[in-house]
Amino acid sequence: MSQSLQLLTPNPTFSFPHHPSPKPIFHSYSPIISKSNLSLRSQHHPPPSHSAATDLASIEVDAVTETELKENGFRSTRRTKVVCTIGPATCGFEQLEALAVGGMNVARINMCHGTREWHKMVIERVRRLNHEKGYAVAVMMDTEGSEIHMGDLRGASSAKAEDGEIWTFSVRAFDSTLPEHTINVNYEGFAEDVKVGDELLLDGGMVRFEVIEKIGPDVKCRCTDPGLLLPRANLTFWRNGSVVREKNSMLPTISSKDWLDIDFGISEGVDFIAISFVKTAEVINHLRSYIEARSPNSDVALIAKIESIDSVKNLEEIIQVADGAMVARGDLGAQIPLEQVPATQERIVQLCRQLNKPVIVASQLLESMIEYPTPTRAEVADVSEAVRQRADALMLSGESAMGQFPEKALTVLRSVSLRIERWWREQKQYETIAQPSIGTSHSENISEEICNSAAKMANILEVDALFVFTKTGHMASLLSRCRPDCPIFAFTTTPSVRRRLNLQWGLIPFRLSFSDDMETNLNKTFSLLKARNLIKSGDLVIAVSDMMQSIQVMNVP
Ligand SMILES: Nc1ncnc2c1ncn2[C@@H]1O[C@H](COP(=O)(O)OP(=O)(O)O)[C@@H](O)[C@H]1O
Ligand SMILES: C=C(OP(=O)(O)O)C(=O)O
Ligand SMILES: [K+]
Ligand SMILES: [Mg+2]
Repeated sequence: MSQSLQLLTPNPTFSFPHHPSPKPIFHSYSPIISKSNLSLRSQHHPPPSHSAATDLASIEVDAVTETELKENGFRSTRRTKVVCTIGPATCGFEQLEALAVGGMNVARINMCHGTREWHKMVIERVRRLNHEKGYAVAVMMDTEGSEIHMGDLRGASSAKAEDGEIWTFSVRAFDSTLPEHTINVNYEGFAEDVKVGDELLLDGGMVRFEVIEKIGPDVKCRCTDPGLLLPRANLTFWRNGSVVREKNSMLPTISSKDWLDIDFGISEGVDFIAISFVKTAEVINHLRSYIEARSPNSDVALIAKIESIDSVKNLEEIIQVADGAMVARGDLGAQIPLEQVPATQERIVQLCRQLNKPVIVASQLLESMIEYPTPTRAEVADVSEAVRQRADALMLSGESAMGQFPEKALTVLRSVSLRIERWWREQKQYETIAQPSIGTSHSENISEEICNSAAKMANILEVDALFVFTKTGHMASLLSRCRPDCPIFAFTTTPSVRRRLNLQWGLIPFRLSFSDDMETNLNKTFSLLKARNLIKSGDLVIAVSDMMQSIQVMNVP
């Protein structure tokens, strides 16, 4: 038995095309909702017309989600997603599988490090894992970007800079061995541009030096804040309390190496490209046109990394055109005063939510776990705050790429997220902040209102799950944006959409072939999910879809 609110449209079977193409516009609003076709009605579902057994293979959900749902029920599934950077500590097939088992939603490869062959191998392993074990782990490629950074350490994994030591930063080309206390800089004009008295910040300020002397291509510096230097760490220089950025702003956001990496990413079919050091919306538009021209059928989402002063200044226009954003606090903390990072994070998270773009909070979440098996209390508080802000996803960097405890770090993110999410539900802290309307056509506005209402009803009626049948993922993200109290089962026909939805808050993406007929879809879904013990008779569900603009409330038969 179900109750449904149907908003009948002139074309009830349209589906949303993929962003950013324009959505169909309905010319008149008034005939869409009238007294006669805005109805709350009860209906009796016929028994499922086909045997569940024959269709069992046609619903795809990963083993971890399945176990989580069976063991703990809908309420306790994790809503906050996790991105893990893959590196030497986690690139083996078993290690990747352990991360997937631990709840990794997206595997990130950072093009700053490793060779293309290495990245190709990682992508293939993730794909194999998905294929063989039913996961939907998405792959994110993160560009190097053309900011200034130090060279590698000729094989050494790190070097320690002690207080007061004199180090040489040089643009010279050295052969295989670097002289002691010497660091290569990738930017030709470096020796000319720095001045005696400038402060050099490495790795987002983790290690600091003061420039004391310039000798041709060599710059002698004294270490003022000791620490561990990591290969290819980023480098900024500061003068009179602010970052010197004229030079950086002349470098292209996407370097020639980045373009080759992007070609590589497209041909490997990565799900997300994260663009480092975005400064303007234009660079995202440019990249999008490039990808569309080069590979019209590719389904790759563009994530703008907010990590420079310019990106903070142009935040809204950048997020408008991107498919998502990353609060890349590592570099951000080297470009704006550290004490401004928390407020900037909160602003980015809120803005992304308003504009319906997934947002990732990244860098140093559990930094101490690179070396130690337990996090600091302060790190746990930082993770909690990101979860409390309802960011879509948290990201591990060094903790999973080269740390000693990648799986433990993932466990901490998972348990802290679950705890904060539960606390927040127990407090009945529903998200009451009304989100602004973002639709640009009647049909978009209707979809938005349907999702807002469905989420609100789900909270008030305390339903067990929201179901959304979506071809492009758009309706699923509109529901996720409401941050409802129950999980959202997102059914989609395309594997790439399923992987993409894996980055978004509260969505449990399933792959399922379905038709434009909601009645049939619901019956099929219920019988498939019941056969796998993922739902049971009596569970209360609200279903929406982007084929038919309706809200249906029903108990699972
Ligand atoms: N593909 C890789 N190969 C080797 N080391 C890597 C790789 N990816 C990441 N790392 C290591 O993990 C650290 C943290 O990763 P990440 O935060 O992505 O990079 P970065 O520190 O350059 O911003 C890096 O500094 C590097 O030491
Ligand atoms: C995520 C970041 O970028 P990357 O690790 O590529 O420097 C960051 O700077 O925080
Ligand atoms: K990068
Ligand atoms: Mg960065």
